[in-house]
Amino acid sequence: MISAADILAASILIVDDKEANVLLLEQMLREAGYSRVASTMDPHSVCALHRDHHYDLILLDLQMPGMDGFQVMENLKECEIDGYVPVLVITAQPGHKLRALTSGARDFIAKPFDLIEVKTRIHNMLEVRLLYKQLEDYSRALESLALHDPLTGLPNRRLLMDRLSLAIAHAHRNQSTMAVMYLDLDGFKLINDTLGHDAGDTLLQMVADRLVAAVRQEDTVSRLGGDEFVIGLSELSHADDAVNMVLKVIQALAQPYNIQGRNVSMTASVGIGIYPTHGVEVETLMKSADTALYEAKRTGKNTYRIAAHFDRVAMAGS
Ligand SMILES: Nc1nc2c(ncn2[C@@H]2O[C@H](COP(=O)(O)OP(=O)(O)OP(=O)(O)O)[C@@H](O)[C@H]2O)c(=O)[nH]1
Repeated sequence: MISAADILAASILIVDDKEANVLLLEQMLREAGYSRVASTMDPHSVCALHRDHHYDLILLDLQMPGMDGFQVMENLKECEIDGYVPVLVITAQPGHKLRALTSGARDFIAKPFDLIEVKTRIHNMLEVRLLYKQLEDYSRALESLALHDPLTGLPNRRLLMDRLSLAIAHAHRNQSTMAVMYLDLDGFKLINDTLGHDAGDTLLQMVADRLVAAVRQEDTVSRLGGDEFVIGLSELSHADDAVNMVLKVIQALAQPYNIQGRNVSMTASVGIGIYPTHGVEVETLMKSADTALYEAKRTGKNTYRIAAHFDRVAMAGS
């Protein structure tokens, strides 16, 4: 819902070449309680101002020397990034109303001003504008929720799969390599059992931060769920780089964690699958890394294993 306070806090730009009109509208808006009102008498400056300030409403005079309101609207359509041009035109010519509406104006105000009507139109238009913004925020938040793990904020499996596909396509095009690192914490259940689930959550968040800090920005650190994390290492110049990265990751995770005033120790086991040696598709690479992780767990934990060689003939025949 949009509250009256939201509407009064919206940002407004007045564009009119006549100072008397600017002052009248400014005064009327301030008296009505609007707190963010700016103005310009130069129509050429509107686009740059809007780009910098993202106004919720632009009150635009249609008749101005040098550049009329119709030209300003054309320019605004080009510089508006989210596709909504929030213009309310001001005109003394009844014949211009329809042309203004078909040129992109959301509504119009007739001169001479009927102040009650002006206030009502501004209020209504701002309400629609803010609802539109709210809808955009909701859909962005939903999109983010669908692609991220709520506990750590890391990409989830769905986003990871997309990023791995891109990294593979990139490696294929550049005849370079990339790798998948599959991690599972060792004995994590014990933290939950001894310190409680909240402490377990805190540890998972600290692990996520350390993983992000250990790799490069172009790599993808994701949480699949529980104590399982997968890192997509993209644009590796050599397969050995994956081994250097895994050693760095294992060492970063093995440093003590301070949770609820206690020093907690935790280690991780890791399996690595390297493109194209251990798979040329996301699914096979993930499977190879998962199998290698199983080997790392089986042979003592707090270590890593590289996948066994990918058997292309067997895969093609299976
Ligand atoms: N705190 C917390 N615990 C979780 C979450 N999701 C899963 N778990 C717990 O994580 C534990 C994962 O256990 P496992 O990986 O099977 O066991 P482990 O103790 O790490 O054993 P190994 O992997 O063999 O070393 C289980 O006890 C789950 O209940 C979560 O979001 N928060």
